[in-house]
Amino acid sequence: MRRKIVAGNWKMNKNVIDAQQLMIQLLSYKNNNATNCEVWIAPPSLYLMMAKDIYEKEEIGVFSQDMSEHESGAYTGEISADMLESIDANGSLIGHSERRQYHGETDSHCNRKIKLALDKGLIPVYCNGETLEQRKAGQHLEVVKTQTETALFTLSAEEIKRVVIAYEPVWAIGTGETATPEQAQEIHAHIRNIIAAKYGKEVADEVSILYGGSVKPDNAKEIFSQPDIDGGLIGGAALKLEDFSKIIEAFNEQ
Ligand SMILES: O=C(CO)COP(=O)(O)O
Repeated sequence: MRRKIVAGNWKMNKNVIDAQQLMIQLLSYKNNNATNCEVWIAPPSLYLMMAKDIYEKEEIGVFSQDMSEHESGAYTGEISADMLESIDANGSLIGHSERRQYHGETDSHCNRKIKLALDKGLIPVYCNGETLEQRKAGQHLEVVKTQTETALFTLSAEEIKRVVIAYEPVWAIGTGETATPEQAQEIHAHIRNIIAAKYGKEVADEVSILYGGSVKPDNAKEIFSQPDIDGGLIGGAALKLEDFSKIIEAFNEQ
């Protein structure tokens, strides 16, 4: 059985007081409500230790939004896999489209980061997806294939099973425009087939693939009902308990 996950990517939002408040609200929600999925958050790295303190019983998974491709050393501003491991973080997002767009990250960088994360026992949440131009040009299947192969295909079968993939079409992020459930399902099945072609169906069936891009309370249920969609990576709607909890509950209705 592959993991079912609803994860919130807080991006660069919230001061420490507001972050702490939402973390505590989420804890109380989780303690008072049965959920059919794991709940993870990726707050700004400044707040990761606070999150680990609040979720001392691992009620909620705590993820960094990025990590360095280097082990340690003179890389000002970066945080390492070792550092994340040392605070018991559960993993890290890797290759988010905003990292690609504003920081020049490529799938080769992602490949190194994913390997480092796995070596430290962290869960890499590898994000990929095509741009609007690529989709309009009918290149989306090819783009996602190349991304997946470049970032993941040096891994062993055991390693790739520990990776979570988040398909996030760039044109759907923060735009209010969502891929239709059919469009998302097409790419999720495509990614699973690409993995199956190299590692076999059994391995591919164990890899969780999340959808991200304008998931909201009113579209979550339809998206999560697709057979190859194992949950969501939520941006804007993860910033308020009211919205995020409804998305978690959309999962319960499956
Ligand atoms: O980038 C995302 C999650 O990583 C999606 O963001 P939105 O849900 O705000 O579109």
